Amino acid sequence: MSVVSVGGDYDVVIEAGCSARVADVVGDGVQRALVVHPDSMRPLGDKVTESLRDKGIDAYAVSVPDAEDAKTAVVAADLWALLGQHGFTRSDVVVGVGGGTVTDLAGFVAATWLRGVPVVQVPTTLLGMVDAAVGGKTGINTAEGKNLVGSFHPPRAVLCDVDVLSTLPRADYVAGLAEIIKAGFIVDPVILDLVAEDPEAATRPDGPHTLELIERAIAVKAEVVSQDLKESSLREILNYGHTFGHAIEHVEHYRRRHGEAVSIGMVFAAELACAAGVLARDVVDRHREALTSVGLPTAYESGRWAELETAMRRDKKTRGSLLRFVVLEDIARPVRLEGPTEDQLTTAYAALSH
Ligand SMILES: NC(=O)c1ccc[n+]([C@@H]2O[C@H](COP(=O)([O-])OP(=O)(O)OC[C@H]3O[C@@H](n4cnc5c(N)ncnc54)[C@H](O)[C@@H]3O)[C@@H](O)[C@H]2O)c1
Ligand SMILES: O=C(O)C(=O)C[C@@H](O)[C@H](O)[C@H](O)COP(=O)(O)O
Ligand SMILES: [Zn+2]
Repeated sequence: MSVVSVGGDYDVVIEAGCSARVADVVGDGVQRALVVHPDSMRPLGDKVTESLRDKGIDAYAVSVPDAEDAKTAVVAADLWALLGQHGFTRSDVVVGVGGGTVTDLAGFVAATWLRGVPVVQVPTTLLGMVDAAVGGKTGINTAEGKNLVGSFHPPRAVLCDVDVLSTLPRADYVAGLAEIIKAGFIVDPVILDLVAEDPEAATRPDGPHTLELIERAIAVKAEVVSQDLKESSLREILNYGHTFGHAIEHVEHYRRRHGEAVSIGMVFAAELACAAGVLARDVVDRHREALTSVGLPTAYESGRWAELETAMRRDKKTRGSLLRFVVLEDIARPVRLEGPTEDQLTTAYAALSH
């Protein structure tokens, strides 16, 4: 077992089988629990619910639509209705059992019910474990864009039961590697070395470095969010690749995985930094090598610039009419690039073309 403390406020437990211990981490005085899961994780959702009932807690399991279809105001309202009908108070708890979409939704519902009740996160995807369930960013999408409504609401605990990764489809596992590789580029280059050592092994939950990769990515996230929970400055580095990545997700109506979009977004950010004279070409190449080595996409179709740029303007980092990007000066040296020229932007976009 390993445990990463997030600024001394809560723990992220990484251990095979730890999802059986939810009742031990929900806290004292809990009488009711709402266990939120997608249909794909119904067996685990039911198991967690039973384990809470065994400890005398009135636990209710609720299945939500899969993937981004979970992150809507309609689904959130359905969950608020359940909490109301079952008389949830501020000493009760919401439990998210699923990928990043479910932990984002469960966290948001917990953040907003009675202006905030505790949430325990049980991420079941690689991406959920290394990123989404940690750090307290919660949210849902609106018709206008990704994660436009949300709140900062740190969890009471995060349980990463690495056993459950064995059922995760390979493409979803690989999508999670994008956020791990992101952590490598922005803070911890050892991650990049571990992936480069045996990229095929990195794509398997039973790979020799899987636990170390998970632990290192969580440690990066924990360190950053414990210094800047509300993203007033440092936390923006976790958004590396996301300005363009979220725009891709939006224009494709969420049919592409988040991790895949972030992968392309990181190459865009690297090309942009290169076009702006901030980043050397060999580091841009290193992005393509690392990401393609594990099967992540790095190219994007041409002819969609106008709609992508419109979507990027809704990014939370935008200030007034100024687009702002996280870029690298070098590996592990993230900086802000404010107001890149149209020429730099379109040069970066052209470099992504098939
Ligand atoms: N809050 C944050 O800080 C943060 C960070 C990163 C990403 N995110 C969000 O996370 C979301 C992406 O998360 P994701 O990649 O986990 O996608 P996801 O939640 O859609 O899960 C991917 C797929 O895997 C299935 N699944 C989940 N666990 C499984 C398992 N163990 N076995 C079999 N199938 C399983 C799900 O049903 C789904 O179809 C995006 O909405 C993104 O915006 C949030
Ligand atoms: O935790 C953060 O901060 C991140 O930016 C992590 C990202 O991987 C994640 O996708 C996050 O949800 C993006 O947030 P947003 O504020 O750009 O919507
Ligand atoms: Zn992300």
